Amino acid sequence: MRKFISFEGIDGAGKSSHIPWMADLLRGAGKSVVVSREPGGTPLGERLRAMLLGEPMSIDTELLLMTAARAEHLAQVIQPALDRGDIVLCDRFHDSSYAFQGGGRGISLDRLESLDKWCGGARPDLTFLFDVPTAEAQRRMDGSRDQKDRFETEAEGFHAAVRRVYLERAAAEPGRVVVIDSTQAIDAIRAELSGHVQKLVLGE
Ligand SMILES: Nc1ncnc2c1ncn2[C@@H]1O[C@H](COP(=O)(O)OP(=O)(O)O)[C@@H](O)[C@H]1O
Ligand SMILES: Cc1cn([C@H]2C[C@H](O)[C@@H](COP(=O)(O)OP(=O)(O)O)O2)c(=O)[nH]c1=O
Repeated sequence: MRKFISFEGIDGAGKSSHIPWMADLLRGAGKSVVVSREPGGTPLGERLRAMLLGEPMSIDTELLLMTAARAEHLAQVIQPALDRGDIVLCDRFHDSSYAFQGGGRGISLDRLESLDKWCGGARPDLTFLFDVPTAEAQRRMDGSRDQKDRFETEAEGFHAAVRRVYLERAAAEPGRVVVIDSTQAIDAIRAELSGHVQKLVLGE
């Protein structure tokens, strides 16, 4: 049974509303579920999140703070929850660093991998990648955000590079990453997610 599940995608892909929905689905099946997010998920991590989304900083500082928030999140929330036997639904995890700091910012794979190892190389058992073209994500953000953060205001080329890395990672790890066509209507996406949950989370 897959217990550590992450949700990924470019900004505006439409992943967020599916997370509380999936938590309800799993709780309805009698499971204990912890819902969390990155950057964030702990009091310190939420303070780091506010800095990361709001304050200008060098790209190395950005990666180091994302990693620091992840180390704290793993130690305080994710590992204890998995040790208790809970299911963890995490809004973004390590793939976000490869996609945003690697693809978007251009940080080398070597550097990303060494920091990843520093965090113990923790890996979700299952990742849902919500994929949409950047123009559609932009339209969705324009329609839903009063204020855009430091990542959401990046140029189209940044988001295109982030999307490219996500899709490369999904192609390299098909057993872990399930790509969801997020241009579909929300109900159709949920029907698809529900099938994956029955098979991969409740059925294994
Ligand atoms: N499948 C969909 N079709 C149309 N609009 C969607 C879809 N999924 C989400 N949206 C809308 O797009 C906007 C951004 O969605 P959100 O879940 O906040 O994206 P993300 O968390 O991936 O950045 C919201 O207004 C949301 O209602
Ligand atoms: C976890 C993580 C997030 N991010 C970025 C991606 C998002 O733009 C931002 C916050 O993610 P998110 O919670 O999806 O933003 P929102 O609530 O506005 O939908 O942090 C990274 O750049 N690297 C990372 O490792």
